[in-house]
Amino acid sequence: MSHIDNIPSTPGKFKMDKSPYIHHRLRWHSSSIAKLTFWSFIFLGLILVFFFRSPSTAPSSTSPSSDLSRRSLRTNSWGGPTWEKRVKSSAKIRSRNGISVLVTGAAGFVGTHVSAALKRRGDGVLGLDNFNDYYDPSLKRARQALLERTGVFIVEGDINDMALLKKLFDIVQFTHVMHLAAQAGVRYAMENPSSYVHSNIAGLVSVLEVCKSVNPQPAIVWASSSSVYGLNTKVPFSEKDRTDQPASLYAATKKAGEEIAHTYNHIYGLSLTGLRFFTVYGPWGRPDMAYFFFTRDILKGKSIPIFEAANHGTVARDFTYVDDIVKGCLAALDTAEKSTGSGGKKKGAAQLRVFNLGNTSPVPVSDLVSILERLLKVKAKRLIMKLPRNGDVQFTHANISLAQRELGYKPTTDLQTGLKKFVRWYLSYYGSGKKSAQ
Ligand SMILES: O=C(O)[C@H]1O[C@H](OP(=O)(O)OP(=O)(O)OC[C@H]2O[C@@H](n3ccc(=O)[nH]c3=O)[C@H](O)[C@@H]2O)[C@H](O)[C@@H](O)[C@@H]1O
Repeated sequence: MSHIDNIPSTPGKFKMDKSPYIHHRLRWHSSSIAKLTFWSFIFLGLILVFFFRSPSTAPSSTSPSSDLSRRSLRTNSWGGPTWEKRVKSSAKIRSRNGISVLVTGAAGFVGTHVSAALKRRGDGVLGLDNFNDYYDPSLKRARQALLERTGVFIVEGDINDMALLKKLFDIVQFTHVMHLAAQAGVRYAMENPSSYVHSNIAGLVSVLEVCKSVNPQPAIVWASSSSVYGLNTKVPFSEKDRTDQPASLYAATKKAGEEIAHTYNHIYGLSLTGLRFFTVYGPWGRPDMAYFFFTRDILKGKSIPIFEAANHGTVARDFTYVDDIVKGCLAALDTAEKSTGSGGKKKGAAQLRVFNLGNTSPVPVSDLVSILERLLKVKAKRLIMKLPRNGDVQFTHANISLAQRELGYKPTTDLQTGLKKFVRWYLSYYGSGKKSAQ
């Protein structure tokens, strides 16, 4: 059973507090005008104090494009004694030999599962997430509520906000950073390319810049992607295979991330481990992924596009269940060696690793649909389509022997079992049709 399966999946129903609304008739006596003027000044003063107090509410010096600012750099508020207390309490190590981890993208799919697992074993965990609207933010809020119940606080902010990152390191001496914040999705990269550069390149650099300059430097584990194998045809994909033919901008930004990791390891002695995730699925998953929106659309009676390659070639993925991925992430954190530098200076060679985390048994997308049909007891309206030229590759298949050897990684959940858990979660979260994923 998933470690967060047993937590009620219904999103918190937020009751809006109705403010006491009392109607007064204003009588325009001179005393009332004086009072009104007095209170107006007080109110104005409060607004000014509010704006000058918090550093994060000042306009960002990087001035992102309007689309990015809408999606991620909203006026997040942070700072203040209550906020710092929450940060400290969430990051506090509660077990012997525990670690203290900053999890970026903590309200994301993998981030939520990893944060919950770390907290459960007594590690200190602080989340960071910008709650952007790439997909329904209410799902991210529900994940946040779930984590809050386990004692994980998610700071609302962007990884590009270096002042915020520095502040977090001022408050907590993180031993590790689990960097999962990213712009995910292969096909969306053609719609919004700059969001990939913003999160997966600029955001990664800002995280590494802060990590290299703090003392002690944390060890960093971060999410790369199976998509870096791109047009590689040698199967199963091994870490030694070529990754210089990305098929999407998403893949190119993850590949760039791996090169950037090399640079920060080389110059600053940061301990860096990149994990190439293979199509991760499961409860609390991402609605932009095929298994998720296929479920929604099958239940709605809508047709689902199933891609096939040229000459009716099968499109397949090495679908990997989220609990297996979580085990891989925790093992990567536990085996990460310390960074060697301090205060921006390298003191010696540091660890640099890359691992495949897959299931190592690819399944055709049409078989995924058959499993969903059986679990949902609804026949899908299949629309077979030619694999569009928008970044998708025909198949993925992980060779996991390196992760097996170094991390003790051993996936145990097959697609049928994992999807059963997903469908159970989906139905309890959204209901069987009335309320459905957007
Ligand atoms: O392994 C990875 O690195 C990547 O896995 C997924 O990317 P993808 O495998 O493309 O996952 P889906 O978008 O859920 O697609 C799964 C399969 O369904 C197929 N598909 C997708 C959409 C659709 O309408 N029809 C369809 O047949 C795709 O071609 C693919 O073979 C994630 O979305 C990426 O963020 C992640 O980095």
